[in-house]
Amino acid sequence: MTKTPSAADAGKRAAALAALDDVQSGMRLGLGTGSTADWFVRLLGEACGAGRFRDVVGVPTSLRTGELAERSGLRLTTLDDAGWLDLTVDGADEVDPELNLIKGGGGALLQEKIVACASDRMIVIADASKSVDVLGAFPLPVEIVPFGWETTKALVEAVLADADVSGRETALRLARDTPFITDGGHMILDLRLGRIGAPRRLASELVAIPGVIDTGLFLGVADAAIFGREDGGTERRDAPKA
Ligand SMILES: O=C[C@H](O)[C@H](O)[C@H](O)COP(=O)(O)O
Repeated sequence: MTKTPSAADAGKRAAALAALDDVQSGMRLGLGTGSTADWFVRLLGEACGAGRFRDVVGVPTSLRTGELAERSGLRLTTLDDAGWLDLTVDGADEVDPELNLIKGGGGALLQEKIVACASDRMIVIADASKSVDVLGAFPLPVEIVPFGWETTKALVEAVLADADVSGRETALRLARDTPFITDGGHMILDLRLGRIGAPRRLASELVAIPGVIDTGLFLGVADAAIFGREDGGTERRDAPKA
């Protein structure tokens, strides 16, 4: 039984429900992470249980999503066993008009990006508040290797000194006063940038730092976004043609 949404997450549920229209029997699905992706996993589990879809298999992007998917009755596999996916459905922290994204608020950005980029299509589901004109108000997560992390942080700050951004504060993400560790055993730096004027340049300069694994900038990855409103309505946007 799906839990009843509060007014605050009714938009997330509406977007997740609408994304079920993109699912077909037999699909190999990437399952995102976060409160919005959780709605999709629960609703997908219910839809499969009710016989709407047959032979759907999911690849979870985090331990958390994997556990929820199992509890929801979904059949799971690994990305390596699936090889390639038909569709990934995932949330986002910010979505710009070209459907460039900031992701990683929940710390799952690396596995989310690997899975999304191994899919024919990626659909973002989000409540309407995630739609922004310019990326950057949400702190940009950057996944880094624990070894030498303070040196990596200094190199990130050196990149930011010349970047087209309006803030430059960096912080190691903590969980109960100790460094937050991702499912892959890495740390996260959160960059408070305010506004990211040139996301492609910033992403390439950050990933050129040896201790940086990836950033939460998903540029040109999403094919469509579904924004849900509290009243249950949705708006769908397709990415501009390349
Ligand atoms: O690492 C977490 C993911 O990128 C989430 O998809 C993102 O933070 C959005 O989460 P939520 O749906 O909870 O707002």
